[in-house]
Amino acid sequence: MGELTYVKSASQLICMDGGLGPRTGRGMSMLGITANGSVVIEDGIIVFSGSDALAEHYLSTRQDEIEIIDARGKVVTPGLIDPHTHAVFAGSRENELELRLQGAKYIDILKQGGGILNTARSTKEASEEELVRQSKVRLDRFLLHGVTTIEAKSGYGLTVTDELKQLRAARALNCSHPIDVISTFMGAHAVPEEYNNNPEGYVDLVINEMLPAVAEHELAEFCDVFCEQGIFSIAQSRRILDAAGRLGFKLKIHADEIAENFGGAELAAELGAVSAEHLLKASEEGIQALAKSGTIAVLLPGTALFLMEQAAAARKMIAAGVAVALSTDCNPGSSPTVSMPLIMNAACLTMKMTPAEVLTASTINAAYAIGRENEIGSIEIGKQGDLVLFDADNYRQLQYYYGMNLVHTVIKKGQVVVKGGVLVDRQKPAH
Ligand SMILES: N=CN[C@@H](CCC(=O)O)C(=O)O
Ligand SMILES: [Zn+2]
Repeated sequence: MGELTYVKSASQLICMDGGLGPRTGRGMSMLGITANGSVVIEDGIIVFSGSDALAEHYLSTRQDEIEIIDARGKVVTPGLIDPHTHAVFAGSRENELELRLQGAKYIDILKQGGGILNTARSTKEASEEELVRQSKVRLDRFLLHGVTTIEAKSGYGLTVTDELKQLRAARALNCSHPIDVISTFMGAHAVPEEYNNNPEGYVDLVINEMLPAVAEHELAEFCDVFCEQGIFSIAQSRRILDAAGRLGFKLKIHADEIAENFGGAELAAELGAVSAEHLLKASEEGIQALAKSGTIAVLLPGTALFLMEQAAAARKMIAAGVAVALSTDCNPGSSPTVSMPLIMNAACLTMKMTPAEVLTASTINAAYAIGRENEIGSIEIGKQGDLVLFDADNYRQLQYYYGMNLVHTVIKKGQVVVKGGVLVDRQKPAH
């Protein structure tokens, strides 16, 4: 006999089913809504989803012990997925906000040894245990905002030893915390100061030492590069990502965040990257190329807001047939937040995405962006029982009320991990 969790009588059950592949165009608005809906989870896996009446019939055939969760007056969605974070780091950089308010540019702060290099120093100084401790606080807060899976990048180590330490910390969190953490190696996040006169030497280090070590210890699934004017050129990014591809890593690119017409989106399409991320300054050609290659655009409207920049052209991308996903970009410099609900608000208000598109971008398309489309991102039989119950009558209210955390209950693999907006102390549910 299994362990059953029965979520019943949701005002709206948002299943996100309908269609194969990342959702594009009008497909981004197909939510698969059931009024008065129920979900049954057995041993962490969804075994039923549909109307209350059909659920009662389904359960009448079962003799198991059932934990009933009343979802009356709630909207139930798949667990939110954050496909682009730098959530494993030590320290903070609130001083940079004030510098930027006085006119300093994000990239100039980095050039002067601050920014990413500042966090690299504090991350290096922290022990692995301390890194896990500080990052766990962040993961707890993600959970309170309805996020049940995140991607997390390295890139605050910038030496072989420290990159491995950061990735081991991510793995420790994945093993101990209810949130699933998907790791990305991003040694090419910034050129450390000791390589200022020899950036090519740092690229060699990434290719010849870091990538093989990460592969050997199976510490990451993806490889990402900060492909940007003055950081890693198109040629350097191509070299690193080619080498990563040969070692079996799936590819992501920080593309077209700051400089116009840099060609990051085009490179992502050329290399068949799973995703191109940021894209504030992506060119028309770059957008068309992403549509053609099926590369997912991971958009980060919180970063645009926090850097006081124009957000990405989401409407143009959706019209061109690009699959769009959303993310917090959680990091200490350009987006110190864990709030996917806030990012979802920002996507509506600054990129004119509709509430339905926003939900698709934060669930099923986000699952595709981290290669987890068969496990999570929709409420379908056979998928993981990851759900969020929002205090809302209908899904449109999730974007209408903004800056409010409407998350009431979070269920991870069938276990209640947040109840009444408060964390429930749980061990990691079994895989
Ligand atoms: N742009 C590069 N990386 C991060 C910022 C990291 C940091 O500032 O610490 C981003 O995606 O915004
Ligand atoms: Zn980033």
